Amino acid sequence: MSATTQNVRSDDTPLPSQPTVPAVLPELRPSWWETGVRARADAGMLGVFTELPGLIRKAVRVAWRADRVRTSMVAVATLGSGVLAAFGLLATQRVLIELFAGGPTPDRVRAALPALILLAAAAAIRGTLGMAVGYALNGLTPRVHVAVERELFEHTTAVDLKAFDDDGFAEGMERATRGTEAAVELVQNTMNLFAGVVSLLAVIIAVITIHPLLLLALLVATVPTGYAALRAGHVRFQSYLASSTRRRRQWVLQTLMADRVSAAELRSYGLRRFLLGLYDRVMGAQIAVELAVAQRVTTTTSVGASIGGIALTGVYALLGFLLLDGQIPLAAAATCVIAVQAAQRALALLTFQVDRVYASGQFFNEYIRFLVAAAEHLPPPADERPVPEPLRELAVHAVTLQYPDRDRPAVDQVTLTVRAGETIALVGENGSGKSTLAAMISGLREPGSGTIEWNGRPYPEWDTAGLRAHIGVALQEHHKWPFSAATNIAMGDVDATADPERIEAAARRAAAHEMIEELPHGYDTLLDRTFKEGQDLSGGQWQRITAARAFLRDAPLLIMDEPSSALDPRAEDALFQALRDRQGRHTTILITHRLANITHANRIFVMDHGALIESGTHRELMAVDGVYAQLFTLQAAGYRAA
Ligand SMILES: Nc1ncnc2c1ncn2[C@@H]1O[C@H](COP(=O)(O)OP(=O)(O)OP(=O)(O)O)[C@@H](O)[C@H]1O
Repeated sequence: MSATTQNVRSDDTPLPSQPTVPAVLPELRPSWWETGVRARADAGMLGVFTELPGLIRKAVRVAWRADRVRTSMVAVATLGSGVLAAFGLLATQRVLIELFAGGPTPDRVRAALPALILLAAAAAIRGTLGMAVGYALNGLTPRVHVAVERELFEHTTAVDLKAFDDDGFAEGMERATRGTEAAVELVQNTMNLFAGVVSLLAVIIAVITIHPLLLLALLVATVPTGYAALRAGHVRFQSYLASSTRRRRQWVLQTLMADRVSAAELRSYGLRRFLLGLYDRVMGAQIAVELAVAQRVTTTTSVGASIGGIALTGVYALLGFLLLDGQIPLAAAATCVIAVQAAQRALALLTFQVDRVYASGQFFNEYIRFLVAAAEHLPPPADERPVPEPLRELAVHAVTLQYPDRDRPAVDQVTLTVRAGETIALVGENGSGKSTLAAMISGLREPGSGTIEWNGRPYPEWDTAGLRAHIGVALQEHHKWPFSAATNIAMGDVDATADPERIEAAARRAAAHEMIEELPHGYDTLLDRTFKEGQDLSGGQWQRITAARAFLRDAPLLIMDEPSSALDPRAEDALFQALRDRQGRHTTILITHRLANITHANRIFVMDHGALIESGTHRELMAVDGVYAQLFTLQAAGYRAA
């Protein structure tokens, strides 16, 4: 932006030159939560009606799976309500026939009384059925939500870790979470749509029963009105979209002008006028867009209302003609007027629900799309694979793994063997592939090529859960679970009962015990500030908890990826002492940049750009004077200099 403009302060002091800004902000990335509104704003009438049957089928299927009894109750009660609506119209006609007949008024009222009683009974039963639908829906919708959400979580927790390397997968998962709420809306909207269709059909059937010619009047009253209502719905969604775009742009500007983070730079660079100018321009353009859409909404709804009025006039004219021509009796014409009003109410409900089914269906489609995508990443169903014995030997043969969108492998043809009781270390510069190799050894990732064997058998031939149970892992990027300190540690062996002594022993080995004791509620302290009295921990404290979790399992194979990067010297010493205690008893794979901590390792493997370039004991590698010796000497020099 090279051009500049002169701005003047309110006190007329010239402001320094300000860069010009575009009239509007660049186009916003489509937001997932606008999916349904955007789709309906873009879809034509044909598109909506083509897709609608499929969406309705999905809604019925999901409701049926969640709760058959309540789904059936809603369907039956809605149908019953429709039958009673038709019956009510016929009873109304009977009442009118009796009232319009000749003779004294008391006689006419008496004659109309049975039909009136039937009419009142039909209305009362309809009310009860309406209540039954309400209760059934109240019970059905939370069950639908739980069923779809659980199915989503069943997938998200089972898919291979590899799936998360794909950005599209993570985005699809976010959209799918919105789709679980949309499932509830879709079911509700579909049921309402069904109610609208049933009411309309009831009126049509009643009208045909009264006199087939009246169907013509009904069509005149409903078809143009229905069309106008659907057009108006389409434009209304365009209006939602426009106002949602304005709100999102406002939000962007708000974070620039009314946020703590930007406050200091805003002042130090004197950006106030610049940003206010940007606000005026962006909002000016945005309001113009919104106004144009609002005008279209007004025009369309007004045209719709006029069409409704003209249609109604047409109905009256037609009824008048049929009456004068002697084609229909007066009572039938009067009932038809009532029927037309009922039909228009049903139509309004129906067209509104068509829009809503379509919009909520788009979100639900996202959910279904995600489940289909996730199914491709699910592990094969558990068959009768053997559960491995504790480790005797782990053999990695020519293992390679290349991440998607990367032009070189993260791990390249690595071969190594680890025997039970050994402590081995993986070292190398950042990005050399240590964590990736560890992820494959821990069974979290599958190699692209090559094999990893546990006691002479490739990983895929062992029962996956059984294999993982023998491996404890402390990841470099550990998760801060929002539970108590005790639970955070106990999660290292979630299938075992939480034994306080075992938890404390694990915490002691990770130098976490004293630190936990000092927390306000000791081991019961919640480690998440979202909760009342929840606490947050420092990076090093969290690292101790993570190490304690890994120690709790006391697995035959323990993999620790950078377990001490945030630890203070005392905690680090305690941790490595605990790791040394495992030597000879259990197997440990250690990844660390603190080379002084691995001099005791049985073997050290040095990685560079994914390949294994050196291996041996500390002494052997120092004698070779290769990369390891250089790195070690460099680090040691730092301490010596001090
Ligand atoms: N999920 C991923 N998707 C794509 N590339 C990845 C992913 N994880 C790691 N990489 C890349 O793979 C290479 C090896 O990464 P890795 O984390 O295994 O290295 P490392 O030796 O453990 O590094 P550090 O010492 O920094 O922890 C790096 O180039 C890294 O950028």
